[in-house]
Amino acid sequence: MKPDSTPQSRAGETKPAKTPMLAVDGLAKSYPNKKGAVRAIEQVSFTLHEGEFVSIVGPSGCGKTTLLSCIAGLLPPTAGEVELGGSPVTGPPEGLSVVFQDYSRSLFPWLSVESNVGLPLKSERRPKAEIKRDVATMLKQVGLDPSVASRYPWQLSGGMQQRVAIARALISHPKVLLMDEPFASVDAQTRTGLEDLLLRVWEEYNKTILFVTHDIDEAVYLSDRIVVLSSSPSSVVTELEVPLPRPRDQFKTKENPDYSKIRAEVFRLVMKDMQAA
Ligand SMILES: Nc1ncnc2c1ncn2[C@@H]1O[C@H](COP(=O)(O)OP(=O)(O)OP(=O)(O)O)[C@@H](O)[C@H]1O
Repeated sequence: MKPDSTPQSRAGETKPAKTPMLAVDGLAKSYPNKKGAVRAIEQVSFTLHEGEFVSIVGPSGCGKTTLLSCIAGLLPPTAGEVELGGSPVTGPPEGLSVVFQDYSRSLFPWLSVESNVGLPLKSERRPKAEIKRDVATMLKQVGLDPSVASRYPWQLSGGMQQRVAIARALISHPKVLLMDEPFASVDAQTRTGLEDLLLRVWEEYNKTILFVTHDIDEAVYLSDRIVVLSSSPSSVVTELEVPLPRPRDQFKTKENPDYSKIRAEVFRLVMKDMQAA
């Protein structure tokens, strides 16, 4: 992947070229069934640049999870290509971590929090003392008390389990984080705390994040850009920039009149497509 051509700002000065990090090109996926095939997604193309936070929204059942699974190399696409840092994705790639909505898919219930978070480093055969140290640092980063290390996932609240899942996703320092509705199963108050935690680690570690959500408010609050998908078989309806100032703040950002305008526009696009389907 070559850097995009260097854009000119309105004032005429030259901005640095953006480096493509994740490129999705003409992705399609059909599932075989008795009648032939269910077309889940078709012709989905978009690019994430280094350090961007991009959300995907779309009508229920439009193929968001299918898309993310293909991007993560967990599901072979029927057509199209995914490139991570310039290399084609043909299976689960290094440099990419996934956080699911369902913590039981991210965390092993029979392993302690410390073992769960340290697992990616163990598979790299790193020394035990180093793993212990890195796990402790990462737990602190996601706002968990060190005493949590010896506990098991099922002994923690949903919000704490998602913090553990985020710690585990970050510990191997992936270039890209894919998140499939990670906060959909927690209560509203926990959710806002997790959103702010995610924004903090995204900024601190300069990650590139692709975030799938049903929640338009959440997408607008978090993202630099929103990719709106059509109903299944989904394609990209449009991509909307979210030029709200950062750092974001649950009160100030949501009181900004531009927040309401962008939110209404995304809602209109999703509803329009649902009515047309
Ligand atoms: N394993 C499968 N076999 C057959 N069809 C499938 C399979 N997985 C998904 N589908 C179909 O593909 C389409 C997209 O499903 P997918 O779960 O990717 O959408 P989604 O947008 O993530 O859904 P939701 O809004 O419920 O989270 C749906 O029509 C679904 O029924």
